[in-house]
Amino acid sequence: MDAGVAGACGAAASGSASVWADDDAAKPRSDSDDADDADDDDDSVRPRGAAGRRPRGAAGRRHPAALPRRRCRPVDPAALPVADDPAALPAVDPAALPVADPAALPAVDPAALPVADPAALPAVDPARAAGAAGRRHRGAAGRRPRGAAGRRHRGVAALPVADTAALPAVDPAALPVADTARCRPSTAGRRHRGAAGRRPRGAAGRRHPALPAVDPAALPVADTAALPVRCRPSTPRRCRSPTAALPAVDPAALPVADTAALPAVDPAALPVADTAALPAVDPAALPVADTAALPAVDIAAFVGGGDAAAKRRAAAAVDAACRDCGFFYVVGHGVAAPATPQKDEVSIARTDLARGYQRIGQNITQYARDWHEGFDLYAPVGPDHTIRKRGLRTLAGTNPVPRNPPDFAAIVDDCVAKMRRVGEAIMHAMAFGLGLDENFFDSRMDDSFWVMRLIGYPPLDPAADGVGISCGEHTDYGCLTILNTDETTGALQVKSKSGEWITADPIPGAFVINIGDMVNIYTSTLHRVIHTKGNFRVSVPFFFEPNFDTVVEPLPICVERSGRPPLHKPVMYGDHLLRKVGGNFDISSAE
Ligand SMILES: O=C(O)CCC(=O)C(=O)O
Ligand SMILES: [Fe+2]
Repeated sequence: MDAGVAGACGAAASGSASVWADDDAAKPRSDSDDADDADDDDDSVRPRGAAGRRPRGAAGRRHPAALPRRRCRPVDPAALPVADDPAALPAVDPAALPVADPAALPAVDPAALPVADPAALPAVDPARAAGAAGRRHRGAAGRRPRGAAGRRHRGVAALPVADTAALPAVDPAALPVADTARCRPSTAGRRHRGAAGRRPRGAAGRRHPALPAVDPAALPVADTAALPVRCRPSTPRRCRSPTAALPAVDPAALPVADTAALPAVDPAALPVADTAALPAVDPAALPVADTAALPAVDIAAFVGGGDAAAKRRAAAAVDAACRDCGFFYVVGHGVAAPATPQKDEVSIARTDLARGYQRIGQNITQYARDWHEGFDLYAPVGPDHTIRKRGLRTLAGTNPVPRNPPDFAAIVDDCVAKMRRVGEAIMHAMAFGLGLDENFFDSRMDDSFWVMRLIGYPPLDPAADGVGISCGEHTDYGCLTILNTDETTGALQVKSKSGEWITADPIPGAFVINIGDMVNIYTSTLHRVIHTKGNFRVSVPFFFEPNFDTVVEPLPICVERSGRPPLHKPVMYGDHLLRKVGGNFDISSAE
């Protein structure tokens, strides 16, 4: 046997999505849509030409003006005309070729050539020069020798170059030096590394071959310890905090929990309170108001085709009952004698994680075991159903059928058909009351993923073992619950808006109706069962639900009337149900 309940004594009030969307407004964006969008965005910011690390793009961006432009089209040697037979070409006598007579060239007086006056050159700040050169050379000589250096030198060769040998020797010590103490730590670090550290060869070698060699060690180096620390609190990553001031930590000396010494944890004992240990509840002492507080509504106009006036009256009554409490009786539902299946011996293997028999204590509400047993039936699932297509194991089985009574399946079918008709009639009244077409909800519930529970409550015996509650307080998480119970009174209790518990005792010929989380324009009302009378109470809630695939979201008309943005996000009913079912029973005790 297995555990599993859905739609019945279930999760706590959730206040999930409410009402129902128009078809066109209902389709939610899928994850994959989002993923596609993200990809698109990504592409738009990541230039494809950059090819990851972007050596070329970076160089191009940084020195666009310095880069030579290639004006000549590259020549494909293979495309040049080639003589068919080189041997057939006439032999050439090099001695016979005309040679230029150097004596005939005009003499050039070097003294007349313009020479730059070094004194007129602007003073150079070596700290900046070295920094700039360092950075540039890191690029040229370091990580990008071929691309950057190749391109840059091709261009430089065409530029006039001063004869550095003619420049006066520069005594670096005499040059003005930037006061590095004023540098910010981050930039100072970079600059000084470039100037004094790893790049002397690039700087001295390629650029200024005629300059005297500079002993990097002799260059003034800022005392970084004296640099002001200006890290902003919001960027602690940048801080070079004075870690030396922290006491050294010997990891081996850190206290380590001795896991072997930890007490073993029995998972089965974890989230579920031991109901036997709960304090005894004396229901007689609980403040419970009179059943008369719950309204009764006649829905005959929506069952037998009443006239417009009768429908208006019934719809207004349903609307008021839903607003005031969320719990009410319905009469005039057209179901003559609701069948209450008898309790019988059940020996049933579960076919999934939800359908079938559930022992006392296997259903969990509010982390406590409920004191009842149940038999759960769900809408059948055909081969094309979303549950099968999505491989949802929890609900993919078929309803088990007990041997007794022999006509069990037929009784269930009859009951389901009747309950669905009652559910549809109430939803028609509800739509009408909201000012919608009375069939507004039809397409969202014509394949209702209904649930029916057959529940047996042994009496709680506070005096004997202090067992707490028959079914913990909860809201139902679907659309409408149509409750058919035996004659036991005082068991089902409903929390009113003012916070008091009201008994919802059975009234002959009436069903108790309550609305679930999916009809959240109204109140999905908290209720519970505390059964202490001596009998074995039987109740059969029928949970009339939307189609599994129905996307439930605030009705535009309700959003409009509220004058606020919608409070709920769209949710597919089936997903909501699965979440609830998953948290609703004690798998550890399943058989
Ligand atoms: O047994 C009852 O009267 C109510 C049961 C119930 O609330 C439920 O199964 O959700
Ligand atoms: Fe319930």
